[in-house]
Amino acid sequence: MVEKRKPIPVEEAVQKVMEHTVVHPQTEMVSIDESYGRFLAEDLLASHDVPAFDRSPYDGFAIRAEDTNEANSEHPISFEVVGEIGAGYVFEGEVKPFQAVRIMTGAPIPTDCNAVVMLELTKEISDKKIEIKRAFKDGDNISYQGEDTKKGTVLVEKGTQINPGVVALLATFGYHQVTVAKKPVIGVIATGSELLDVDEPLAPGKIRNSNAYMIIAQIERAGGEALYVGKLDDDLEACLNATKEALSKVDMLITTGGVSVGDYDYVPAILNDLGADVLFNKVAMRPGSVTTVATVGEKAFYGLSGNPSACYVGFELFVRPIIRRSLFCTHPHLQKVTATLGVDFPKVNPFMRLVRARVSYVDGALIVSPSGVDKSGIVSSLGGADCLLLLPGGTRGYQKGMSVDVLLLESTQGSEWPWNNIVPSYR
Ligand SMILES: Nc1nc2c(c(=O)[nH]1)N[C@H]1C(S)=C(S)[C@@H](COP(=O)(O)OP(=O)(O)OC[C@H]3O[C@@H](n4cnc5c(N)ncnc54)[C@H](O)[C@@H]3O)O[C@H]1N2
Ligand code: MOO
Ligand SMILES: [Mg+2]
Repeated sequence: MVEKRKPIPVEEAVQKVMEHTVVHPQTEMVSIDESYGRFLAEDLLASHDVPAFDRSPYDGFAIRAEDTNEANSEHPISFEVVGEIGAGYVFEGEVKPFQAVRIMTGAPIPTDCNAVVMLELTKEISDKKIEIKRAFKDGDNISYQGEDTKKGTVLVEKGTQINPGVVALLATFGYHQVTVAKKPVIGVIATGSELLDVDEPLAPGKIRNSNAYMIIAQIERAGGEALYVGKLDDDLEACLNATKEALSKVDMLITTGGVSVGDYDYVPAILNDLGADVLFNKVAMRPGSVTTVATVGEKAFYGLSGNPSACYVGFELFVRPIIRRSLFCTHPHLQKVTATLGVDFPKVNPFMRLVRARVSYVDGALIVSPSGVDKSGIVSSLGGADCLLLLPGGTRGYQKGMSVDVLLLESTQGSEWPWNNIVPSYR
């Protein structure tokens, strides 16, 4: 007798995973050179004012503004040039009335000066003499200490992924070592006697193992570290041993294939033998309905489908948020946005569909269309997918022009909890 499984709604499945599986966040120090793409384990604080001193935003002359009070085009005022400074140097001398210091962008304002006149607004009579034809006010063209940011300001919050802008801030404040979240280690096992290595030629009945490489890339995109255990034939003993050994080395374990009800689908037997707590083994979604998640002691076990699209979707829904949460992210799920359906989708399904799709901007509107054929065993639609189009199950199809919810695969922003109010369709 084939085991009868009871499907649970997608949001309930995600909730169960979030409640029952934990990878405790850990931290480590890395050099700034290796920080790009990592997740901050502490708020990034401004350790000093920026700028740290009043400076010139222009190439020009630093003056005392009050000396220009009488200046106009008929009555230019002469200034004696008493020094010059480029960025990186400090003018130590005194600047008296009707004296000026030639100053370059980024150089500190001399103590006695309170305005800068751009080179273009001065007339150079000689090396030592300039004329100014208009009045300036105290503070004109001065970039003041702290106007960019003040010491103590939280500039980037813990849990943020380090992008090039964050790297600039780390460097600005002298953080040559950064405390980041340690990447959780996720084991990957591919199962199936049909699987060939990528470098092997095709043979009758065989296919290349694409899922393992896909999952490794998904783990890295989510911010984790993959430990590829290998591909195994459909052999219960071998799969069980490999699973036990892998579980001892990783924070969580993913297997692909063998989760359904077929003769060589050994994941249910393996979980039984391990005494695992199965959170669910059927989700009301397409693809990925057979996705199985269990806990073995403290560790999460993900039995993802062998079908490539189902495997892909199962990862993004159930593994990604756990990885992101272990990286201190407060928005661990894929970011949900609303888009306009670009094509008709007449096929009806009682389960929620997660269609591999692509978003584009057309005349300012976000349009979403499938990136290929919508079947669980399809691999070709994955290459062009940058989102998952959510079509809740029901008895009616969807038409072009309807508003739909979309989960963005590449957005770094994420969602806190995207699974409430997913509206079936709304114009
Ligand atoms: N009688 C039923 N049959 C099936 C059911 C069902 O409910 N009753 N569910 C179907 C659904 S839905 C899915 S999804 C698949 C799930 O299959 P498994 O997770 O058991 O995976 P396998 O049987 O091992 O393989 C399925 C398919 O995927 C290919 N595959 C496997 N591993 C890889 C890999 N690493 N890279 C690329 N492709 C892979 C494999 O060759 C098969 O074609 O079950 C349905 N059947
Ligand atoms: O789990 Mo299967 O991928 O629903 O099609
Ligand atoms: Mg199977």
